[in-house]
Amino acid sequence: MTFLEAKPALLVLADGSVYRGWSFGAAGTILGEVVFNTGMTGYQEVLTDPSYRGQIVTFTYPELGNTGVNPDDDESPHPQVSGVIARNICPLPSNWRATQSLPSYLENHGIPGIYGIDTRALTRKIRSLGAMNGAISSDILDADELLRQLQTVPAMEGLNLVRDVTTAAVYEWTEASNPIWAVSPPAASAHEPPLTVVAIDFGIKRNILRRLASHGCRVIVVPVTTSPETILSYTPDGIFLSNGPGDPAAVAEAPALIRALLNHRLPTFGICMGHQILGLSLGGKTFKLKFGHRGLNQPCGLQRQVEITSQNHGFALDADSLDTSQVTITHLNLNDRTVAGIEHKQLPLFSVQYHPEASPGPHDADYLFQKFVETMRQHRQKSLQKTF
Ligand SMILES: NC(=O)CC[C@H](N)C(=O)O
Repeated sequence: MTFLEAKPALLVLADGSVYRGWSFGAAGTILGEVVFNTGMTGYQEVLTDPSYRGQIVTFTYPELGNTGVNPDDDESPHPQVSGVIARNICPLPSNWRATQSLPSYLENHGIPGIYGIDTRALTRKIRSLGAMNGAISSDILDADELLRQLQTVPAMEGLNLVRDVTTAAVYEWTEASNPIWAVSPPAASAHEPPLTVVAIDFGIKRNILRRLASHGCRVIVVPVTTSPETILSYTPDGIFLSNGPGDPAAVAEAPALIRALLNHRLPTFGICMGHQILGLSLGGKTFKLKFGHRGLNQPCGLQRQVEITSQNHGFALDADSLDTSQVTITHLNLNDRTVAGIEHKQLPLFSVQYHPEASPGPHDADYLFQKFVETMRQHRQKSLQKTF
């Protein structure tokens, strides 16, 4: 692709606003929820994060593609976003790790993009009106027709997208983070036999699996439809609840499964969708945020200590819905004071709305993996003491 060949493309939002730009990636038309991500790096990890399923992502960073793409930075086997909106695109990457340019990668995977868009104006619109459905197209350049097609697209609220991304078959993950990128000393030899974690896959990112493996865990990833009996047959030391796309309240199969597991008092750690589903299983409620939190510099904490975190979510737990005799709020998002972390008062359960695995983003919260490991270690010791 060269820019001389660039074809016109159209972006139409459900409120009727029209933006004209140029096509990159795959040709065609795509409809989805238009959201924005403010990260300055990590476009490939964002594109391949299954939590973005069904969404057209606007990148506020003004140029995408400079470092190309490479197989090691994929968070899942292929891009998951529906479409991409950019201010500018670099078609000729310059990076020792790059194996392909961003436009050709998206083209190969059938993902349409539009560039030449005033992403600052678009982001301000989404901030003031809220995330809304939109269409990008390189073959229908008639805004009214795209607007008509948009009427058929369901709202994100109420959508169960987990079934599209959960693993079809159980698999085991053992690969730790590449030591080149190590953020904390590997603890793999510390636990004998290794701690077994069953990860319930709502759309898991690979870096979560790598961080669990780096902290000494053997991870068994199971589909969301797995029965509690099958999960317990792996004799897990802990349960991990993964990130994932869509509305957490629409994942009808989850709360009964999680409640059945909670009866066994196993250490449980949830990230993002996993955090929301844990909260729902404990009787809480979630709600849709106006425009969500998507970026790499979201401050979270409670008092005196702030973690700068990676985030990607459109829903949050409603603080007032949480039963305070059971649940403590451990972290707030300090931008809007929504719930960012919870812990159970009696059971070894905790979860965060943000992404301690980063990829992309800062590593401030990597200690949570250590905390999970420590909780499992203590639980194992207690169980052994009971046995003897
Ligand atoms: N990253 C995630 O797990 C996102 C959770 C959920 N789909 C949301 O948008 O809030």
